[in-house]
Amino acid sequence: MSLLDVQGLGISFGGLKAVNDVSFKVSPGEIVSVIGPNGAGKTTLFNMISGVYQPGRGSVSLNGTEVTGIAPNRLAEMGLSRTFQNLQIFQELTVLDNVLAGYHLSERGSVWADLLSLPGMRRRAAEARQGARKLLERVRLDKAAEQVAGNLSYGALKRLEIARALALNPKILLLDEPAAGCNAVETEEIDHLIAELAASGIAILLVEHDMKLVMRISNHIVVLDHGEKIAEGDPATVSRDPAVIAAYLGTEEEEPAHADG
Ligand SMILES: Nc1ncnc2c1ncn2[C@@H]1O[C@H](COP(=O)(O)OP(=O)(O)OP(=O)(O)O)[C@@H](O)[C@H]1O
Repeated sequence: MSLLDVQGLGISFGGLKAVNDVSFKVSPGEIVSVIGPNGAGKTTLFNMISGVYQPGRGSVSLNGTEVTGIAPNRLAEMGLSRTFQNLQIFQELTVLDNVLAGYHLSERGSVWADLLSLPGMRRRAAEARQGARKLLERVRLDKAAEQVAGNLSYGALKRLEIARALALNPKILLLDEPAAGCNAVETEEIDHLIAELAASGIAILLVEHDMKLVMRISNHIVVLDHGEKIAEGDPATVSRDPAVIAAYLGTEEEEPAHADG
């Protein structure tokens, strides 16, 4: 059984079918990328899968349970976490506290309330701090734990955003342009991190404009154009697909790189 099963998903804004009848599946440990020219519907699709938008049509199932339109914090508790294109980092908090904020997204109160209340709560807060430090090790930010997040490089902030999304121990992670704005070295760090997360069994659903990154790390690629799925398959198949090449040639964007080139 697939971990994520998207069936016939669609939504319209006014008369515009932003996403129309899109279906695909993601298995544990698999890296699936959604690509397509600007305005193809990638972010809208992500927003429907992660509960930010209520789909107009179709269904989303997580581990066999239908979760269509369920609120993002509830989905996070059920094992689906996401990052956003625009960083959702608290710049003035420390790196560690930003990850702790991820633990408390789905709970009432805050870590500060926990620290000041009952012993059981205090123990829970201590466990959360320990967990947060482990996550920072995983994204190679453990040495920066006590730094103010605003002082981090852009690539480090992107990894911090991923650490935050990992706080609730997701089974599937949706990454919206994790390498956007990153230089070549930072992109490579993100590349390694995504591969490591997938190797640990987490399913990855990725929207990314960096075609070299997509072609390098994806097991499966879903291509959207004008809201429709026009192709899907492994990187080599997709990069040779005439419909995909035509969709990219019609735009200013980088063409899909050939997976074997
Ligand atoms: N909230 C909204 N209201 C109206 N139209 C919207 C809304 N969100 C997206 N759209 C439209 O839906 C279409 C798909 O947009 P979307 O942002 O999902 O594309 P995208 O593939 O993520 O593009 P990009 O690569 O530029 O991020 C576009 O025509 C966009 O203008």
